[in-house]
Amino acid sequence: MRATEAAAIAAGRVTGLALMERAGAATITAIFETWPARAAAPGHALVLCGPGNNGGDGFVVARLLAARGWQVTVRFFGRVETQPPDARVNHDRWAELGPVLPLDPAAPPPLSPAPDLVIDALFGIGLSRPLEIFAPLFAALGACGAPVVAVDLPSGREADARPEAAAWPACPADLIVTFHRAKPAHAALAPGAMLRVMDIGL
Ligand SMILES: NC(=O)C1=CN([C@@H]2O[C@H](COP(=O)(O)OP(=O)(O)OC[C@H]3O[C@@H](n4cnc5c(N)ncnc54)[C@H](O)[C@@H]3O)[C@@H](O)[C@H]2O)[C@@H](O)CC1
Ligand SMILES: [K+]
Repeated sequence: MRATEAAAIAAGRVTGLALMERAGAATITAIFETWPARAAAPGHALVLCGPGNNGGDGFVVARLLAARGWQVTVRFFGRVETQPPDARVNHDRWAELGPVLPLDPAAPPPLSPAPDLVIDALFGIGLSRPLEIFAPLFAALGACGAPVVAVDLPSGREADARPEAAAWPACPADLIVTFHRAKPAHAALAPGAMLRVMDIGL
């Protein structure tokens, strides 16, 4: 996936920022195709954004949900100073619309009343080690009853599905929206999660 994206960007066919916007838009499409009733009834969405480009996708999704009338709460685990450029641009675009609240994985945010939708844009294919500190947040999300949408991968899942990563703590997911091609991890994911592979023009 990285090689495909890099080749497309290097060939000048597309920019990373354009790919990120398409990923965010594709996530919205997948959500409202999965739950059509929600498309007509905006509610409250909790969007969790991580430090990298997966988080960047999340800032795009937040902005697009707000544009459709959703009440959106964005919580960010990361630092703007270390965000990759495309993610920073989308952080800033969201920040013009609403606050960016902090996320402490050890102290889950208020989840009652439960949001109508949770977007897991914490980590994607860049996860490199287990997310032990996120276990309390993942447990709280699993218990709150809200549908959880994983951007690209449920956070905590290792894209190449290395055997030792199977036991890593991972975010619950009702719908997984991935881009271009399914990754090895998607085949091994929690049963019951719906998977949508969306085209982002690669
Ligand atoms: N142009 C692009 O590269 C595109 C990337 N896309 C998105 O970008 C994602 C990949 O982005 P990145 O490569 O930035 O990676 P991620 O956003 O998956 O996360 C990487 C960040 O998390 C940190 N990290 C990794 N493991 C951690 C741990 N256990 N605890 C704390 N921090 C940890 C890394 O230091 C890095 O800062 C994809 O999954 C996809 O969602 C899409 O927007 C499509 C376009
Ligand atoms: K994710």
